[in-house]
Amino acid sequence: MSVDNDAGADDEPLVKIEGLKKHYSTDEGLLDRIIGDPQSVKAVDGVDLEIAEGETLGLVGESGCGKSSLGRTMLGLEEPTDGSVYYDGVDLTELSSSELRDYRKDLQFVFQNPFASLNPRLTVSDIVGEALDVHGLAEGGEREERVEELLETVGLQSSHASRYPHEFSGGQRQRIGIARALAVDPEFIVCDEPVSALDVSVQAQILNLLEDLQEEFGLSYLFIAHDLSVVEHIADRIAVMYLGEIVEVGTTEEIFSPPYHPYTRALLSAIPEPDPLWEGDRIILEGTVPSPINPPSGCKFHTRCPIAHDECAEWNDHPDLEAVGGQHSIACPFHEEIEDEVDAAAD
Ligand SMILES: Nc1ncnc2c1ncn2[C@@H]1O[C@H](COP(=O)(O)OP(=O)(O)OP(=O)(O)O)[C@@H](O)[C@H]1O
Repeated sequence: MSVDNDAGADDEPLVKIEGLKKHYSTDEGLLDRIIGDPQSVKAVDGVDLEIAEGETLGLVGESGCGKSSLGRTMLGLEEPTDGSVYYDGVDLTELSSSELRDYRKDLQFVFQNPFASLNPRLTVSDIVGEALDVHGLAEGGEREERVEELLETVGLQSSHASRYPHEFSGGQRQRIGIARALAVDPEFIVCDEPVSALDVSVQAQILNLLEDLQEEFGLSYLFIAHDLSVVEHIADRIAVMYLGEIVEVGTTEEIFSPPYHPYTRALLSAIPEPDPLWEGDRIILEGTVPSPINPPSGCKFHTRCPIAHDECAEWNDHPDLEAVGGQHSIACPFHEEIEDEVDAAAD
């Protein structure tokens, strides 16, 4: 959780995205080059979100919903197709690459797979110190000291600096990945499924570490997960993403209490262990996320929605997020019926 849940509430958010789109072209594939008919993969399709200083925003949705694309585009690792990303009031999408370099330090990324994201040929000192070199922050003995200090900060030993990634367990490697992100003293970190490749027994340790670091350094996180039960314990607010769009956003408590978007309700009921905050019936989500090349018309969830109405497919556009009280918004005009209808459908 954040240092202070109200931190920044009355101020400009630390990070704000408006109308963000990331469409990939398929024309990089050989087949498409031969056929000459590139298509557009609408991975992120018009997202507005805000993250306050010291806040953790959880971003959840099934695989392929566009979560990683959103996180990468927010940090400028991918060029947006449209929309704006404001950091501390500055639109990063308007900056030249050299201007963006000054901000890169403040915005860091922790990757999902600690086995693939660390170069096996580099020592821990090289990996963690690389960002210090790139930004000219420390050299020589000072660099060495800073690396050792960072390792201790993430619960490793300073003597680990000379070792290689293969000498560490998954949890320890993720600690190295976190030390690398912390090296440049960032303000905002996108944590992209940082525990999903780890043993369950280790997951809680890494989540606790991220929470401790947030408190110590006043960090803000976008915490990506496909499982609502992971973000429940770390997020102040949660945004639920489906096929490139946010379908529900609210405080963690609001997301776990009615009313729900039917997609959120299905994700909640998929949590294997009965959740103390969850009292609804189980809903099985049929099939997988449709292709973002040709997404369904109208509300993109209507093809899998247990309470879909005929008109859900007929709208010209997806439904907008509608405020339902507090900080809670739902992109489903039928949200007031959801409780009754979903209960009846589940009987
Ligand atoms: N570089 C790319 N070129 C083309 N399509 C891409 C590219 N990166 C992602 N996609 C497509 O964009 C969609 C969203 O992918 P993304 O990885 O952002 O989703 P995700 O929710 O993070 O899923 P996962 O949890 O599996 O990573 C998917 O259909 C994916 O195949």
